[in-house]
Amino acid sequence: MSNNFEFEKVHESEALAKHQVNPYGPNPSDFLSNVNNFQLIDSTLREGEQFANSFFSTEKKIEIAKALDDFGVDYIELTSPVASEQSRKDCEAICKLGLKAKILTHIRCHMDDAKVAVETGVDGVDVVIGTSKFLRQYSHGKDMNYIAKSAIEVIEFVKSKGIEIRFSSEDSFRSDLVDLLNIYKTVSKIGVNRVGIADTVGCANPRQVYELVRTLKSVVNCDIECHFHNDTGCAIANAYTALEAGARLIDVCVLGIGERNGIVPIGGLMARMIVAAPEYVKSKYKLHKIRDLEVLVADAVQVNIPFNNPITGFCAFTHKAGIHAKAILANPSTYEILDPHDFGLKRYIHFANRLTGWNAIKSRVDQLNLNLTDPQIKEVTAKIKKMGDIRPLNIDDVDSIIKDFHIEINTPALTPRKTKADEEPLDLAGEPAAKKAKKE
Ligand SMILES: CC(=O)SCCNC(=O)CCNC(=O)[C@H](O)C(C)(C)COP(=O)(O)OP(=O)(O)OC[C@H]1O[C@@H](n2cnc3c(N)ncnc32)[C@H](O)[C@@H]1OP(=O)(O)O
Ligand SMILES: O=C(O)CCC(=O)C(=O)O
Ligand SMILES: [Zn+2]
Repeated sequence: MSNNFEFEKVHESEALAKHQVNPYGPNPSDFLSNVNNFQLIDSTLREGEQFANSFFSTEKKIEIAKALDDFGVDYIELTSPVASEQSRKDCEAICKLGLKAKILTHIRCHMDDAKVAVETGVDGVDVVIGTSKFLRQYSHGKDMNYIAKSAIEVIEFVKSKGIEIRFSSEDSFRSDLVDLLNIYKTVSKIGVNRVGIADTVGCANPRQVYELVRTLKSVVNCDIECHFHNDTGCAIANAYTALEAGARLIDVCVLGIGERNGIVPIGGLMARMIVAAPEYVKSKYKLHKIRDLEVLVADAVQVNIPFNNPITGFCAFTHKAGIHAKAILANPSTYEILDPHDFGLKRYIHFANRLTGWNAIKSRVDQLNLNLTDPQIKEVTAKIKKMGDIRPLNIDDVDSIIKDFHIEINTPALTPRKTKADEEPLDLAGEPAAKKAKKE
């Protein structure tokens, strides 16, 4: 049973965004920033397929691809066509859907993979190869010269097919900076559409991201894409900082699913970006579809939407403590940076508990269309708190207490209670304020 009531009131964030300089937006003097001009590469059907629970049938992949396209992502990245025969067929099937989003596939830096990829019908190929000492030793075993040579061969081949090409270094943040800049300079000269950096193990912090992106920006003349894992909880912050430093594209997944605990979640990033760039975000993405998108993917991989998820967590727009409820009722922006209506959602006041206050109860009394004076509302609030001290309450408990109280005060025969003390205002503990003051 519920213990909330819906509460509708116009949010002020929109008005503020229009009339004031946005304090959460890019610094106007920051010429590198792409906070107002970023793109999303959704990798739910590539990185997300690497999530422990994932198995996407062809039909499910198509359903997810269509939903992502409808939401407005710029690119959809698909699993390598060399991963399996069905992966290749699914890639071809999604390419044939004629979506607005560009379709990419993700391959190793190897001609065998590239030859298969260019035949699938994709708009672009994302090539990756590890550059850190870990990956050079324990994954592919190749040195930087070999990496540069094979990168040039693959890039030129993909370009010759008229297909977009992105080159990325895996584990960029544990790679040697000189090695990195050299390889990026090389691929930029040949003319890639994008270069990517990847925090493959989730080790980077925002300051390191800012430094690396800014440095990289000075050596390449193409867009920069970033891929952040969330092992240490920095994925969204790193993505935001990357945009501030001049990166243009962020890899995201629905609910952030991916290897281990995944990457930047699309919903969480949207929460961050709508605060920083409200007009851009609202005009580009169908934010009211986030919930459906998350439900679709959560069902497909059999997980719940986390309770504390930005935007769609079950209590993301629920206010409980009396002090919060009072201010929210007066102006939601007092305790909300996001407006639930931007996402097709509603806010709630959780008033069926002992932390409630008379302002929240007054609002409920109004919703129930009952007439009580402020002192009476304070009195019934005290009763609710008393009950809330004994056990958890639900909305019906509170409504019954309010309705019984209302009947009681409107049926004097039932209640010989009209003494002087009864008419005095009560404090929140339910005692007449004057009497209590005397005792003290
Ligand atoms: C950080 C990331 O998420 S990167 C993307 C990860 N995505 C995937 O792995 C896609 C799914 N993977 C697969 O289906 C398989 O791993 C395949 C088809 C790609 C390769 O399968 P297999 O040939 O059986 O090799 P296996 O997976 O055991 O090992 C990886 C091979 O790729 C090589 N390799 C790894 N990374 C790269 C790279 N970026 N570029 C070129 N070769 C690479 C390794 O040297 C190794 O080759 P070897 O064992 O033949 O010397
Ligand atoms: O291709 C990329 O940029 C990223 C690959 C990847 O998933 C990772 O490094 O975590
Ligand atoms: Zn990854």
